[in-house]
Amino acid sequence: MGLFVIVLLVVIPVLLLFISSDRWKRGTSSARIPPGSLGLPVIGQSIALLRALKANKVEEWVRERARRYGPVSKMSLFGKPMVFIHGPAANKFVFTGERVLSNKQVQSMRRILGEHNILELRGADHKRVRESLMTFLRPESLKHCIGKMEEEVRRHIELEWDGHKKVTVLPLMKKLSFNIICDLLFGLERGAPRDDHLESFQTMIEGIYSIPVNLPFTRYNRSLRGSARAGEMLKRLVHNKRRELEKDPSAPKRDLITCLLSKRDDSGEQLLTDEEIIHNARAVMAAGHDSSSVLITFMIRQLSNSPDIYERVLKEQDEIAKSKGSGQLLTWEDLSRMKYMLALEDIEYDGYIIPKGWQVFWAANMTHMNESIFPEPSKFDPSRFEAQASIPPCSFIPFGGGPRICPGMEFTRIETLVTVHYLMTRFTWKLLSENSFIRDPMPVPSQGLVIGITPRDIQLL
Ligand code: HEM
Repeated sequence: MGLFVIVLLVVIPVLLLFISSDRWKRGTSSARIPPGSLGLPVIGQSIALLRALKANKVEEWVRERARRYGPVSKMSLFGKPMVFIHGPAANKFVFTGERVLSNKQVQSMRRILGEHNILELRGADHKRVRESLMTFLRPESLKHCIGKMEEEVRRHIELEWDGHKKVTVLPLMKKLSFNIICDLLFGLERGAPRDDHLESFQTMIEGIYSIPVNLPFTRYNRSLRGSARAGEMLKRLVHNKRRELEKDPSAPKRDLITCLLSKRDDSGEQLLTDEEIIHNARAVMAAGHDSSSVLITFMIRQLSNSPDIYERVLKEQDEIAKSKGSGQLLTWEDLSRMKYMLALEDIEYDGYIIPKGWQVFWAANMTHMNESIFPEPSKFDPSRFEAQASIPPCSFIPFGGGPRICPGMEFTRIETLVTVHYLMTRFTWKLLSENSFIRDPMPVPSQGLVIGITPRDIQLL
């Protein structure tokens, strides 16, 4: 979620901090303030946007603004003036503009995840934390985690799917992604201590985009309390992992926390402080929990709605299942065979001035829905990604790009492929709930996607 939510929510506001490169020129007298209107003072277009979000029409709302004012326009949201941009050039501007633009998270997120979380960091601190996370999240390290991921998926199916005729997919996928993160990233053993924290983390995540009013019974207040409980648990975990590491410094670093604790600077000091480790563990949970569970839930929905594609994916998955002996685990090579799855200064952009201190309202998903780049963009058609070379640069950007590209991309890929492999080879399903979806603020299927399931006869594979 997070940026993750916002990306899926269609927009990413970025606060302009300073300009120091020649690429994005400082304002010149020939450049103009973009067209559009700032609306009423303070309110601007906020109410219209909130209404569109509630009615699940935010995409139409953003498209209408683009149609009326063109690729660059101004507006005002929540008391802040903004420049709205979209399209591949805008994506490139955002991805390569790290020196002239700075991500600025909402206050609620900063308080809930902690001020040292990666989303708040810039420059050398961002690089240090990001490189540390990547030591564990890079493909070569994750290759060794496929077995553990698979164990979690098999166990989840045994407990929550086997013997049931009907399941609600979204809450189950949230539980699964929580367990996968706890196991692989936190190294937290299964059982009561882990289960107790599902609720803390979920409440924490729910308030990340809440109004920051800290009064009893507000969503923000509940979220802060969830974050504090999660922080206490992580503190104890860091303590225990450090003791394990001291006992056997050469043992393989099997989880992200141990991996972060073992990283040293040139003078032999721990590279990330305990506080940084805890804040970033919370950030990783917030980033990886809802995003992956919503992705897998939507895949199940899309596959139900597209029988032809379902058949092709199933054939591929059955072939992989057939090639494995009973009880044999999936490998990196198996996953590779699953092809079918899937301003402190004024700056000038496209002839317009983005004045110092304004925010950039970036609609990444407008590019994904652009018919001239992706014909019939709403159609579920994984084959459109087969010829990667034909996709123009900066056009397919679900995981962002540039120095802040999602570090959890490979983790998500493995989690999704392993889960979908097991669900497809073990069950057939049909939709029982409405086929629509709402935004909360992440897009989620109405009623959590209720499906009827029938076990497949795996002997016949
Ligand atoms: C469907 C799944 C996911 C999607 C669509 C997604 C999307 C994104 C996007 C678009 C960004 C970049 C935001 C920006 O440009 O500022 C991002 C950043 C990030 N993601 Fe993901 N993500 C997903 C899963 C995950 C997972 C599973 C993890 C953790 C294991 C994760 C961890 C992060 C972190 C820590 C950042 C911040 C990176 C930084 O600021 O340098 N994400 N994600």
